[in-house]
Amino acid sequence: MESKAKTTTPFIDKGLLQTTELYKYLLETSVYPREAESLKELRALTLSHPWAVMGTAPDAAQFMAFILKLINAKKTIEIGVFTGYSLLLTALTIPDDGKITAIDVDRSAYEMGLPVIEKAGVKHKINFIESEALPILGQLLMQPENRGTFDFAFVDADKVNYTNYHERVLELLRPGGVVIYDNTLWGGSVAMPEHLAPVRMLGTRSDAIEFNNYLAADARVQISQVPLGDGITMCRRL
Ligand SMILES: C[S@@+](CC[C@H](N)C(=O)[O-])C[C@H]1O[C@@H](n2cnc3c(N)ncnc32)[C@H](O)[C@@H]1O
Ligand SMILES: O=c1cc(-c2ccc(O)cc2)oc2c(O)c(O)ccc12
Repeated sequence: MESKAKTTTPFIDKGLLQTTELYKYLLETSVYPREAESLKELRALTLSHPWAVMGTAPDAAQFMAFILKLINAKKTIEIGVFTGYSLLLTALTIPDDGKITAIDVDRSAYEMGLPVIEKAGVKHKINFIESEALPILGQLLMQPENRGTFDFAFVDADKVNYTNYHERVLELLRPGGVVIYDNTLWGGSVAMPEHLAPVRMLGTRSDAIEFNNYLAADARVQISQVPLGDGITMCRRL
């Protein structure tokens, strides 16, 4: 049924972001002028990290802040912190008594951005946990007071585990709560024939394709895949 619809529905190409210039325009017109100074500072600092490319794209992050405000998010969880761009953005956006459980296996990258987070006066909202994410999610779920209580989650870690994260995060979210997944278009490779996709992208490409299909079939959530940054997918728990 699903695949029949895919092959028989006429395709009208209305894609907009077709050039680097257009992306630059979007960033320079609507994102950078509204980006907090502390976020600019963190982004600049991260450029000296060998994995700087992993930082969340500022346009996707700006959209995330929009959603955080829209749903009045107060209790959130982040899987994949790196130097803390999305973490700082969340901390700046939620109320002063809001709380973020932030998980990453790499404390050193978090510590690189920490002085900026401290200077911004939002560290008190953050509980950073240096760990693999799956066992921590398991521990959180063992405490009944956590189930169905989180307003928001951001998942931006090992793509191979996104399905595992989704199953656990859904149990942590309240009905109406939102989880956003980063990199769901993985540099556009999800829509490339396998033989044309760069070899280094193939592993995560298949993880992303599998995950996108999984979300599309998940009746527990409302979804929207948005072509900002590297592609983000928003899911609202029904
Ligand atoms: C793409 S980066 C996160 C970027 C971050 N959201 C930002 O705004 O800069 C991915 C992070 O996930 C972490 N990571 C990878 N596998 C993980 C796992 N199994 N559990 C927890 N963290 C993991 C990495 O250490 C890395 O810092
Ligand atoms: O180039 C990357 C790599 C990752 C990545 C690889 C392996 C992991 O266990 C976690 C993350 O993530 C990225 C990312 O989130 C991004 O926005 C751009 C590039 C990369």
